[in-house]
Amino acid sequence: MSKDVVKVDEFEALAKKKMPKMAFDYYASGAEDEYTLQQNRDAFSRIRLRPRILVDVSSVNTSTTVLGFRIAMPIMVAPAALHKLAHPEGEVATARAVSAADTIMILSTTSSCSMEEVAAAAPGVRFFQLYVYKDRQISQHLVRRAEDAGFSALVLTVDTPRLGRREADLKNNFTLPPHIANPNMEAFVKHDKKERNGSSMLASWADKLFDRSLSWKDVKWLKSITKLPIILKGILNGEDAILAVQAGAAGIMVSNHGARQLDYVPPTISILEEVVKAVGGQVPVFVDGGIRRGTDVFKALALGASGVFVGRPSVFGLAVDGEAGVKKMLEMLRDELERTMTLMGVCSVDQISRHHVETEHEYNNGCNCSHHMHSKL
Ligand SMILES: Cc1cc2nc3c(=O)[nH]c(=O)nc-3n(C[C@H](O)[C@H](O)[C@H](O)COP(=O)(O)O)c2cc1C
Ligand SMILES: CC(C)CC(=O)C(=O)O
Repeated sequence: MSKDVVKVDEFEALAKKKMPKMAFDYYASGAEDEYTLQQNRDAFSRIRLRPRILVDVSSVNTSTTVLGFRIAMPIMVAPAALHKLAHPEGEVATARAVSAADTIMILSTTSSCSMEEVAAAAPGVRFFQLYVYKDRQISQHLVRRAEDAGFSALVLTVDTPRLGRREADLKNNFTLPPHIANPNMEAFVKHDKKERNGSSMLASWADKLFDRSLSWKDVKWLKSITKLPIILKGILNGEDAILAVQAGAAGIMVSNHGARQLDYVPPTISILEEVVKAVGGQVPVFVDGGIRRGTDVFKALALGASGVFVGRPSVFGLAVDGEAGVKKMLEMLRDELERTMTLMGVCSVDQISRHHVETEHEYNNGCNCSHHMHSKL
């Protein structure tokens, strides 16, 4: 149970005790050497905070607006496949918890509850994450269903022409338990164990279905078939961010897919500012990867993010205590953010600025940038 949990990170160890090894490893692991997985966390610890004092912080408000939707905090839930591996209620339980926390959930194409079930689970704003399939009619059909089910935006994942090499899944011979399915795709996906070619079941599934030819012109195609705003998830540099804006993206998610795709890409927090500068305020920039603390959220916002997403904490919270676990995880992050803001001397999310953080380069070398006054002794 999550009653005694005092920080988000603890959910992982508790989930490990509760979950079958194959499922836990699928959630927890990253690609290859897991260099980026470690860096996603470490990079946050290299950023320091610069609090301001004697600010009246008797009233601190964590609420914000994302794509026009008012939510209680700039902390949202990233898409993760197959929540039923964590808990029998799957994404329905997650959706209820996210609704209670008054924030936004992105539902994965590869969810284990159908999008209609999730839409009916609880009120609230939800986005739908899209993998584009070789058969475009399948994708078009998914988009229609997402629109009809009341999803408010599409999140196009652009870092997965095929799956990264997750060696834990290979060792475990990852296979979907027979009682878990992917109902968004029911008509199209056959879980055929014979077709695995030595990879995990999910890798061969992605090989078979995902469209590796996906390119910028397809963002235009997606825009032509829907009126929903489109966020591009998986952007890792300023050049691609500029192209994303030119292609008509309504938002950008700086993401390395929780270090599950290409190993040795930079930790997301270290490139957020490059992307924010390239975008120049034309569209909101979001970030995910390794966010486990209210201070991490604060740092991301100080470096220009309009909001953050958490992946593993949601599924680990769900594994430990179902809906209550996810709710507790989100509450802890919100409380930590509020406390951080209070101790930093800011009363609202829009007061969080670049002056409030310093990077390793800045505190080691001093800097002559306009946002810091310090000199190096
Ligand atoms: C178990 C698991 C499944 C995931 N499934 C998807 C998915 O279906 N679609 C997607 O775009 N990203 C997926 N992701 C990536 C997350 O959306 C997110 O980018 C990542 O988990 C953020 O890093 P964090 O786990 O350190 O918070 C998945 C991540 C995990 C851990
Ligand atoms: C089924 C997979 C494509 C889901 C995914 O994106 C992941 O495991 O990271």
